[in-house]
Amino acid sequence: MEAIWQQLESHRVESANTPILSLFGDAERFASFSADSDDLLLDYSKTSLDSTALDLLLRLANHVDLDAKIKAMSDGDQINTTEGRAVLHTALRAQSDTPILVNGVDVLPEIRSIRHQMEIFAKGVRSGEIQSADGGRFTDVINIGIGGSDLGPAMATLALTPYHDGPRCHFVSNVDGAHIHDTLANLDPQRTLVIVASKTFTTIETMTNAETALVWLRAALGDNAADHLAAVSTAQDKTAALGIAPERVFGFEDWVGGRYSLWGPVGLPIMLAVGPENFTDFLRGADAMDTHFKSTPLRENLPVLLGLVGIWHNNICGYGSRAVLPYDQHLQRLPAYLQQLDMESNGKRVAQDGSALPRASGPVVWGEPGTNGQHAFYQLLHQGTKVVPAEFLIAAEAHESDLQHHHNLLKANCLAQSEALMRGRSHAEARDVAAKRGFEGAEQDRMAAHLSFPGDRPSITIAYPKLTPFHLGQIIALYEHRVFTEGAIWGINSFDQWGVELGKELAVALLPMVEGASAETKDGSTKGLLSKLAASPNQT
Ligand SMILES: O=P(O)(O)OC[C@H]1O[C@H](O)[C@H](O)[C@@H](O)[C@@H]1O
Repeated sequence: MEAIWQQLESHRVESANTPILSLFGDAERFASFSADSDDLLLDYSKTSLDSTALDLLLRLANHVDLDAKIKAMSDGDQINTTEGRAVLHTALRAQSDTPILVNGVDVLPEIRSIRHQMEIFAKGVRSGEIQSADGGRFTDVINIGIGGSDLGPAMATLALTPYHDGPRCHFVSNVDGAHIHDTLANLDPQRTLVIVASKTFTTIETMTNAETALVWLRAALGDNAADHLAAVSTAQDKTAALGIAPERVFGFEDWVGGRYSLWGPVGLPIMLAVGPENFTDFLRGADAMDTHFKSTPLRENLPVLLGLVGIWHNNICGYGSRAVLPYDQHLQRLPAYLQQLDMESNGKRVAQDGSALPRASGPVVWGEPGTNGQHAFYQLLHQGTKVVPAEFLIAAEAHESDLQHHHNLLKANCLAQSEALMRGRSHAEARDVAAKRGFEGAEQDRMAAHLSFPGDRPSITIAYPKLTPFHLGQIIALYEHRVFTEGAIWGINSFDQWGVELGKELAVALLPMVEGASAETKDGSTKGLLSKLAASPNQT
């Protein structure tokens, strides 16, 4: 395996002087360095990958036996070795009836029966058959959850805005009281359904927000507050303590990771907003990507290619971050969602066997929708000293068909950015620009330094017909499997998250100190900050 890494590094050195733009001397470059699955296109031709690099990267994938690893995940093997769990979010969206066994038991009947329970509930709330305590309709839903119990449903509900015909959905995650306070301030408890979503039902933020919401409901509804509650959890024994009726609890199993959970009961807000049929289409899209991932040769396999491009940029080119830039306002929360998916999965420093990793693992993922980002941080993308591979997402067709001009401008901007990143502007061209702006002589040269763009900056583009539930499902599953591919090549466990524990433990120990107990055991900075942050009795 080391030999392949070394060959990749040598190839990078040898090809360093070949600009990306020059690779288009090959008229077939776009066709050869793009791939398609069910109308979802991945264009990775505007990167420095050539066929030698791609062949070597595919050898890496074969060396770690990626095919077998994909099969192990889909078959329900315990691939999350530090938590002793299978990883079966794919089962939540499986469309076929082929049994998927965990400890010898087919999990599909249970998954489908809970989905049926969700559908009955969602239909009831949407039609008004399931009523609020005063016999009226639920017009609003608050999902209280955090991390995977928030980001997925919040991102997807927003992404499917054009399909909303159910109650309005609100998401409260932060333990900062401002979040729940500001949300409740605009809602009527008589019309509001509260879903408490937590895989473990122990997460302090969610439990605290749930208690506050309960107080708010009880103040208006008294003992009838339970009519306005539902829960989503793997810990069904804990939900009763909040007074949630068992038939309003939607369970799932520990083989669904939090950040992979929106396909099951955690997706209840999505189903309430857009209805069970659209939710099924969303699952179908993800399942189509699963089938593609399992059965397509690696060379044409979208998640594999996306993962290999990531490895090339991160490990071989040394680019430590990637920017996710959806030219799709409805995908506004995709970068935040992908931050958890990618960085919580692959932000690891040891391999499965506990040995230190010899090279970088997951990159920093960040981003904002285009065109907004163009007027903010793209300056750095084009002329900064750091190279950040960009990932553009764009639909052929918008939902707002009466605003075609907007969508044309959006597309033109998206394509202009990837072209500008690749093409750049030479010093000579920049001098011409300076001349046109009225600069002369030495001033022309000085200005040309500022007006030139180095170019040769890589990007990929993911293009889809329209942001339908199906294509949204495909896109999310594409990213999930990209994370899987990269994690498999690094040899890490992408399905645990021990790195979030220490801060939680320290917060528990710090709470009494925030409330006035002695902080003597703490370091100077923590003591100093505790003192600065102590609430002043005469605060205005
Ligand atoms: O769904 P919950 O059990 O409340 O967990 C919510 C979140 O909290 C944790 O800190 C994990 O880092 C996340 O992976 C998880 O999604």
